[in-house]
Amino acid sequence: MSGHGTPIPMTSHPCGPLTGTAEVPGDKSISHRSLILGAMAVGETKISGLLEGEDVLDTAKAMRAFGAEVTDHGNGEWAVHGVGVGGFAEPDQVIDCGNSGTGVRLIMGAMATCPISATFTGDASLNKRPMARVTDPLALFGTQAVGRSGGRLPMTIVGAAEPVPVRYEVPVPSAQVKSAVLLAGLNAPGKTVVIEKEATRDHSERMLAGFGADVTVEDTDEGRVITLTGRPELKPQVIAVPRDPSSAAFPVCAALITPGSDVLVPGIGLNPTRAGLFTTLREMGADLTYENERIEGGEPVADLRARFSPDMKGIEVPPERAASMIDEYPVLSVVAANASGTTMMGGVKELRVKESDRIDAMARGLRANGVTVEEGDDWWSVDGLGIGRIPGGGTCESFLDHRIAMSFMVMGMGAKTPVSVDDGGPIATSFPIFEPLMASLGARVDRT
Ligand SMILES: O=C(O)C1=C[C@@H](OP(=O)(O)O)[C@@H](O)[C@H](O)C1
Ligand SMILES: C=C(OP(=O)(O)O)C(=O)O
Repeated sequence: MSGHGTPIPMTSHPCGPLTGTAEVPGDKSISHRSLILGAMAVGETKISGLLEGEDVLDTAKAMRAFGAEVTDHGNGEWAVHGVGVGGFAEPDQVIDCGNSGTGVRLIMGAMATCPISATFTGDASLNKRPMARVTDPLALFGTQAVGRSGGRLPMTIVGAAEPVPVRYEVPVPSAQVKSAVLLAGLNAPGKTVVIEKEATRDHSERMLAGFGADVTVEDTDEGRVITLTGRPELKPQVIAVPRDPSSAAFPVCAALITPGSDVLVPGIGLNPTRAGLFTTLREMGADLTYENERIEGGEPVADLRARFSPDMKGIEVPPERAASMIDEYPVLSVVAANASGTTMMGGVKELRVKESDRIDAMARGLRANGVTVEEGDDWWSVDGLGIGRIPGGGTCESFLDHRIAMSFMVMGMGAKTPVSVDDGGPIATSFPIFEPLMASLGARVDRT
């Protein structure tokens, strides 16, 4: 959906203290999975706190097209009446996943072992992203895929009529690839095994177990070995989606760099496979505390309290932490520019195949606002100028990427002069209340 509209230029002005409570929306990864697994269960799954951003709404629409009944009861309360594993109907329209890599890749996996075909497309950003990383392992089940050159969307997937279970070692650190294979494995008789060398977010494993699938996870010398027994009857669930740590990153980082700030971000999912940014910020010297730590719906949750942190220092971010903070590097680079010394971020090649090439997009915008950035194929570094010392005054391209747009809006809050983006429209894919929420804390973000 994003990328089809008129660009929405935005400007973020240097501002005074950010204070108050930031109730960020539900977790995007868990929201997609709630709808997809709900559609594959028998009976009605009830979801509260669903992220109502464009990416997830596109997945809801897709689940309807595959035959599930998806009802919006208002206020983040949704119900999904599922058709059972293997029960997807053939859609009679092209499935448009908008801007969402997670949506398209997980849905391709979920339908890949059903005897149906479906054609997928997306916006100008999604149609550039690599899909072979998903269609290669799906071919092992007997699934066929025909897309544009380079394995790009639009693409038609012909589901395997007689799927066989697979054993697959994921060659890139990607929860989307892992999850696509597991979802396909649901309708393959026998045991599907997925091996990942580096742990990536494990929401699929946790939620599959919650829905009653037989799934085991073992840490071995080979890596994490996930074994799923196919053809279960998934039981409908009652799911309370925790708030998204990747969205929390924006008010948290804005508070750290804005003098006098003290912001509470309640109820944030702190699954260790997602919390790498907060560990990194604390290592840099951020005044960031976890309050009221608890378990909700099987996921660790806490209230985050972020206070202005004038003495943060650049660090070398351990490459092995990359998967646990992969979506947070853009906003981390903004904090790094407000720290003293250099921040080195390595092992981050995956950033080049997100909604944009995120190293390139951030490097351009940081440089346009007076920050020095160096980059290589799978690393980049940012030279910190110290708090309040970013000149600002530049206009950054967001390249249809919500995280790039929001990161530059955060940068403007702590810069000497305003920072603009050419298009803040994509923010609605993951954080539709970003502008009113940041305004309620005291930020000044205008549509220009
Ligand atoms: O599985 C998921 O929900 C996601 C996995 C990550 O992508 P990759 O699996 O491509 O790393 C992440 O960047 C994306 O925002 C959400
Ligand atoms: C990479 C992201 O999403 P997706 O891959 O689902 O488009 C993101 O939200 O930062």
